Amino acid sequence: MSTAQNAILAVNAGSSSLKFALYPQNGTEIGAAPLSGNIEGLEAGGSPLVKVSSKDGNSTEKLEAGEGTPHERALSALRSVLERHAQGIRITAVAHRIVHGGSRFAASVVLDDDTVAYLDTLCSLAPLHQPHNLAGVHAFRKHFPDLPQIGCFDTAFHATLPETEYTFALPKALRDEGIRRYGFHGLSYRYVTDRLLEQTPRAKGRMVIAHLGNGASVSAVKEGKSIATTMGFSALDGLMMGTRSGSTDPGVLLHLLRQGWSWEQLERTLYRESGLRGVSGISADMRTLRASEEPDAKLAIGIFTHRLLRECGALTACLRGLDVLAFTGGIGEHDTALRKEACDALSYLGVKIDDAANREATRDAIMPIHAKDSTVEVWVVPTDEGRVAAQDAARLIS
Ligand SMILES: Nc1ncnc2c1ncn2[C@@H]1O[C@H](COP(=O)(O)OP(=O)(O)O)[C@@H](O)[C@H]1O
Ligand SMILES: CC(=O)OP(=O)(O)O
Ligand SMILES: [Mg+2]
Repeated sequence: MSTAQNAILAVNAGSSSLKFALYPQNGTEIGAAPLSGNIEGLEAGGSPLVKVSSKDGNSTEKLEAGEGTPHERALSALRSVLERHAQGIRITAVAHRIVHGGSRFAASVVLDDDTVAYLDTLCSLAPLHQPHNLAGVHAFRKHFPDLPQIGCFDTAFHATLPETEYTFALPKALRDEGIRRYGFHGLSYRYVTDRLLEQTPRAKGRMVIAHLGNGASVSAVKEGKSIATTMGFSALDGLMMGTRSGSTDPGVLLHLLRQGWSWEQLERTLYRESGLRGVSGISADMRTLRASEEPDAKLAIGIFTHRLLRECGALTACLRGLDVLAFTGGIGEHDTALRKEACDALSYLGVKIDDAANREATRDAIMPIHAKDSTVEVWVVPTDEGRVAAQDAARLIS
């Protein structure tokens, strides 16, 4: 990078990690990030590591012990990374991924005391994310008081959901309190939608996009707009996830409450002790489960795949047909076996993949994997949520 290059710092502060990337900025234009990384192991009792990927290569080092909250210490570590790897760069704004924008934000905003206070009221709707996202915002506002801090919301992309999709069949009094479906992973869906629109004219039609990471959801995107999605009021709905249950009959929760379970117990079980981890009893990490011969590891993968297929069918029905199927997120981008099984099972929709292309598509590049005679295009798209956040920040400060 040349001297005095402007750049936007994109931050994704989660419960156990702080991901960052520095995007060169020229007015409203955003370049490829020459510096990115992850400070992981920030949970209580974790052993924090600072992983950096820069033009000088990759490095991993331990986070030094020190004063302050884990996010403040991670921020100090990030400052030292920036001092070492980003000399001559002027940071113009910090773009924060924030999962919940509630009913107030359908687009990214400049964060101030009032907006942060509102976002704070949404913490119980996304306990795994929102408090940590906001801890990141507080730490950055304290240490960089002169920089604009921008909030970029996972819910915003789903502002186009039709009323019949976002409304629960609940009494009006509850609906009036903002109890509705919001949808999440919106920065990722926007990124994937934009990339596919550049690649294929069929992306203007009916797309099912599966974001399969630690959190997982699937969305139906029609003419570039979200019309249905599997996550709802919270990031707990829909697919099975790493540690989250996904959709569970609310009758189960009522049963447990009657048995004397507290809301804290329920919250911990549903958000942290379920999903791949809960079913397998081994790990929340798909790679570990793939490598295991244990029957419960196979069951966990089986349920994950089954629920994905179920939702793909439901979303295709909402779209009245399918033109493009896309995979993204850590599992969607790398798990060849999952893509193969899912696509074979979706052959009734006209989906047919090219096995060689499917095996090739783990190289961190956007790639089509459908066979020539497939009536549905199938793509693997490495997501970049930070880039969408940085783009919005560039637009807001320009
Ligand atoms: N090669 C791989 N095969 C299967 N799963 C993978 C592979 N690489 C990463 N994953 C899975 O991706 C998931 C993490 O996804 P990611 O999108 O990175 O998470 P996050 O939501 O934290 O950003 C984990 O379950 C991990 O096992
Ligand atoms: C909204 C959500 O589930 O996010 P993540 O996949 O980062 O956990
Ligand atoms: Mg993710």
